[in-house]
Order: sequence, then structure tokens, then C-alpha cells
Amino acid sequence: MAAAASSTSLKASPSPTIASWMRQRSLSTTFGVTAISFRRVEPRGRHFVVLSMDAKPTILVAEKLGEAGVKLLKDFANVDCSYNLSPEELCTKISLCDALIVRSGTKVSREVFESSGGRLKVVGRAGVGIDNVDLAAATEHGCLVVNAPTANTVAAAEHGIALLTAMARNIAQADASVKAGKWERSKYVGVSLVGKTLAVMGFGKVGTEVARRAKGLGMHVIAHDPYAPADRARAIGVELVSFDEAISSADFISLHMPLTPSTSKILNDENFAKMKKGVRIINVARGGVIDEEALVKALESGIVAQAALDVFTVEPPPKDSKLVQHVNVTATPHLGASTMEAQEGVAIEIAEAVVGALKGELAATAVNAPMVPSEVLTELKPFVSLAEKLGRLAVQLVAGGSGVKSVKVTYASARAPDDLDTRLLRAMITKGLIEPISSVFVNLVNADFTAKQRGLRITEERIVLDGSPESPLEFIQVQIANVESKFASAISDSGEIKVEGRVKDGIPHLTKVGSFEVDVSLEGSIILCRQVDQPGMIGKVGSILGEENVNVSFMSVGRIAPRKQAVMAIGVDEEPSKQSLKRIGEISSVEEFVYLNL
Ligand SMILES: NC(=O)c1ccc[n+]([C@@H]2O[C@H](COP(=O)([O-])OP(=O)(O)OC[C@H]3O[C@@H](n4cnc5c(N)ncnc54)[C@H](O)[C@@H]3O)[C@@H](O)[C@H]2O)c1
Ligand SMILES: O=C(O)[C@H](O)COP(=O)(O)O
Repeated sequence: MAAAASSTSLKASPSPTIASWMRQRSLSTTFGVTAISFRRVEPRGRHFVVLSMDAKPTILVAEKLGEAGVKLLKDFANVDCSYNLSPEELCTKISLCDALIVRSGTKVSREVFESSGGRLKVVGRAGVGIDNVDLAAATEHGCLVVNAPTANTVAAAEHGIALLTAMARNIAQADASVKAGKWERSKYVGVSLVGKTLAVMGFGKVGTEVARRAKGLGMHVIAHDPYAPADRARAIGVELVSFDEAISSADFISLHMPLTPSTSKILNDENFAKMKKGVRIINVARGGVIDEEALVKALESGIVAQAALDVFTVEPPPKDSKLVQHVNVTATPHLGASTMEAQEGVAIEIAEAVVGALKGELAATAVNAPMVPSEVLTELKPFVSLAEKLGRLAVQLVAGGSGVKSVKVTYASARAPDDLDTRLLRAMITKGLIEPISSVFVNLVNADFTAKQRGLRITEERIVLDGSPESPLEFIQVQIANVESKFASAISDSGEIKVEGRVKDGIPHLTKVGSFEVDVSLEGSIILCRQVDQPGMIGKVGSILGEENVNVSFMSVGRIAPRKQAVMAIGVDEEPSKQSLKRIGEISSVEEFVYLNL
């Protein structure tokens, strides 16, 4: 995903000075293995994040966005506000952009992602519905999609109620008639709302607000939503019913579900036939949830007395659309979200989400990546870094030609299994496993997709520990099965490459390699040596590295017993030359060694 003005990075902060060294000696005798470690405290300030920028990013705003949002964007990035672009113009421009912000009027197709050449990192949908964004293509290209799901809820609900009341009292038609110089009082007799049954189809944010308001108008409100909790409906005096019951008992039907393959044309010939004669339909969701030809027929047959529509399958609809021109149809041009207040709110909501994502923060409104609450993120932050580094280490231990197919990740935690969201950790382990051996850019968005595409099977297992669940995790273990290792000591007793890590004082540490316990902070790079334990080894290796000014950040020796085989882990800030590595390999007691880039 590298591009002219940007690149992804998960790099450590700059090398610390010698003054930031701190020596710490720790001994642990678990399983009869002793680990001795020297640790340095480093300045933090690292991004643990998925997307981050090196240069000022460019954001293309392709549809009108509230001023406050544009200002937020301009404080952070170069902002190109270009409206009404043709699909071709959008594809041309996109290769120069790191983020794109749209409303419902721009199709963000697969071609857009392909044309971006990997530079596009975030698509921000300034609103709720993301049916105009090709989510599968976004995910495959590792592009995060965020939306602004809350700021226009009330506006959409108010528009729904406005359409409901305007339709019931023929407001639009009567207004046009008066303006035409007529005074047709008997023609525009309406219907009352009080006591009538309203079926809210889709009891999400907008549906709930519509239901609340309709109850205030004295309507009997029922709702259908296969995924909504019944207690939330009961709390506002709404009964959740089946689809058939909702549509067959309603005097008014208001649509509030997203457009998905399963809701597409959900109101069709078959379902119109189940409705009460004279039913009235309101749609502020998406045009595509109604089969528009079927609606025209239902209007003509009188099954549907009236329809009030804010949205259409094709927007704008053709001028000669039978539906729009129908005398019993009230139409508005997708105005649900168009209040001053909602547009400012949406603009701020989307600007913050896009800027946050470009800065590398995880977006709370991500559509194609796990949404992780911020308090959980704060807790998981060091483990996210640990996860990626363990993946990186493990894959670099695989001997060439082995082919990594099966990886097992074990999370040891005192938390209850449903109290630990591992999606983020799994994604970062995947990133660590795949990036060192390919040119693919992996992030939280495309991790599972990329793993699947490469035939990499990642299984997860939990070890539930006793004790206080203060920390979300005790350790993470990554095991790669059915491979040879270029560092034989990394193979565990059960035959897999195994690395294990923990977070200590907020810093990720490698704590096990194969069956050897070590303790080395996962910063810079690491040299692993297997040797016969004897005095002076640390000094010998340290002086070879010192000769070419390679800074050692950490050293740790894990041994089975004194003077027996040991694994020494050495953290280095700079990459040693081939010559130095060769000299380390030539130390007589060194049996094998490997240099691993973090
Ligand atoms: N006209 C406008 O300007 C405007 C403004 C805002 C929202 N919208 C549209 O309104 C719709 C709802 O928005 P929201 O913010 O309430 O979204 P939401 O996600 O909060 O609610 C959608 C609800 O639909 C439910 N649902 C999904 N499939 C369903 C099905 N087959 N049958 C019944 N319910 C189903 C979901 O469970 C969810 O509760 C979206 O399509 C959105 O794009 C339009
Ligand atoms: O899904 C939405 O948020 C609404 O349909 C609003 O769309 P708009 O941003 O194009 O007004």
C-alpha cells in the first residue's frame, strides 16, 4: 500500500540514548529454566495502529460536506473538494488521495479501489447507508470504510414523520392545487393517524425514533426486525412481530432497514398482496427495498392507497418515472438527512473518523473492520504490538520452502472467554505472519481475507488462568505447524515452531522460544543464538556487535541447566553486518543462530 506521499508504518520510536538504559535482572525458574535479562526503558509514543501516514495526506471530498467537518479535515490534510465527478474523473483523481469522503450520491466501485493503486486508505461515508460503497473490494484492498451512523438519525426520523403526516393529509398535492389557483377542499380529505397501526420495518436507530414519535401521535406501533432485541421495543411500548404479521395488519408501513441482498425488493408483488387494502407506505430507507414496478401496480389496484418516498432505486429517478408521477405518491429528493443540524453533525462525525483513521487510530465507526470500544483498545494496545511481533518472529523462524499453512494462536488470560475480543490480536498476528514474506499490505481490514486467500489457517485457543483478571492477557503463544525451522531450538517438544510473549510494564517481551525461556523486549531486532552455557558468552557477542557500533538493547539467556544448552536472545537497534553475524556464528560454543527483523 505504499504511495508517493504516504506509506504504512508500525515502526518503533527513534533509537533511545544510552542514558535511557536501565539494567534489570530477573530470575525465573519455571520448568527449571532460568532467564536472565537486561532491560532498557525506552521513550514510548509508538503507533500500534493499522494505518499511519508519513506525509501530509490528501483527502478528496466528493460531495458537499458541512463546513465544520471540512475545517477539521483541513487542519490535518490537503483537502480537495471536487463535487459531481464522473466515475472516470473519480478513478483518475483517486490515485492521488489517501482518503475519500462521499454521501449517497457517489458510487465507490471496485474500479475506484483498483485505480487508487493502493494509496486509498479510508473511505468515509458521511451518513449511514454504505450500499454505494463496494465493501468487498474495499476489504480486499485493505481500505477501511467508516460511516457517520448517528448524526442524521433524528433528521431521518423527522423526515419519515413529516412524510407520514403530509401523505395522510395530502399536504403536497393540496399545496400544488392552491398554488394553481384552485380551492379543492373536498378533494383533499385525508385520513387520521390516531389509533391506526404503523408497522416499522427495521427497528434500528431511525426506526426506533420513528416509533417513538408515532406513539406520540397516538398510533399503535408494531415493528419487525429479526435482529432487534424485544426488550428495547417493549421499553417504548412497541411489539416486535413477524414480517407477515407486520405487513398484513398495518395501516401504514414505514421502511427503515438497510439495503442488503436480503432486503432488496422486500416489498414485492407477493408481499403487496398480503397487505390490507388501502395501506400507506413511507420509505426513507433505500429505494431498492421496494420493487418499484410492483408498487406502481399496487397503487393502481388500490392495494396501496398512497406512498411517500424519499429514496429511489435510481437517484435521481427518470423524469418520466411512473412511480414519481403517480398522483398518490409524495416524493422528496433524498432529503432524510438534510437538515442543517444533521449535516453539521455528520460532517464532524465523518471528519473525525477519517482523520482518526489516517492517524492510525482504530475507528469506532468502522464498517469493514472490528469496532473495538476505546477503553478495550487502550487495554489491548501493548498486546496488539506484541501480537504483530510474535507473528513476525514466528514466520522468520520458518526454513525456506516450508510453506506456512497452519498457525495456532493461544491466548492465556484470567478473563472470561467472552471478555476478550481477539479479532484485533488475530489480525495483527496475521499481519506479522504475512508481511515479512510477501509484498501484501495487511491491516485489520483485510487480515482475515488475506489469510484465507493465501490458504493460511489460523486457529485460536484460550487458556483460562486462575487469578486476578486485571490484565486482559497473561501471554500469547504463536505456533506454526508442519514446517522446518532455520533455528532448530525454536521447535517445541510437540514439533511446532513456538514463540511466546508477554507484556511487561507496557512493553512487549519475547518470553519463550521453542522450549527455552528468554526475556527480551521486542524492539529493534533480535539475534537468537543457541550455545553451550558458559561464562563470557554475552561479552563475546557484545564485543563483536560493539565493534561495528551496533547498539544492544537487551540480552537474555534461557537455559535448561547451568553449563548445558542455552538460548541467548540479543536485542539490537541496528542491523549487524553479514560479517558480524558470521563472526557470531563462528564463536566455538555457538551451535546455531538466527537474525530476526521485527
Ligand atoms: N433518507 C435518508 O436520508 C436516510 C437517512 C438516514 C438513514 N437512512 C437509511 O435508513 C436505514 C436505517 O438507518 P439506521 O441508522 O436506522 O440503521 P440501523 O442499522 O440503526 O438500523 C437498521 C435496522 O434494520 C434491521 N434490519 C436488517 N435487516 C432487516 C430485515 N430484513 N427486516 C427488518 N429489519 C432489518 C437491522 O437489524 C437494524 O436494526 C438505512 O438504510 C439508512 O441508509 C436514510
Ligand atoms: O444513509 C444515509 O445516511 C442517508 O441516506 C443520507 O444520505 P445523504 O448523505 O446522501 O443525504
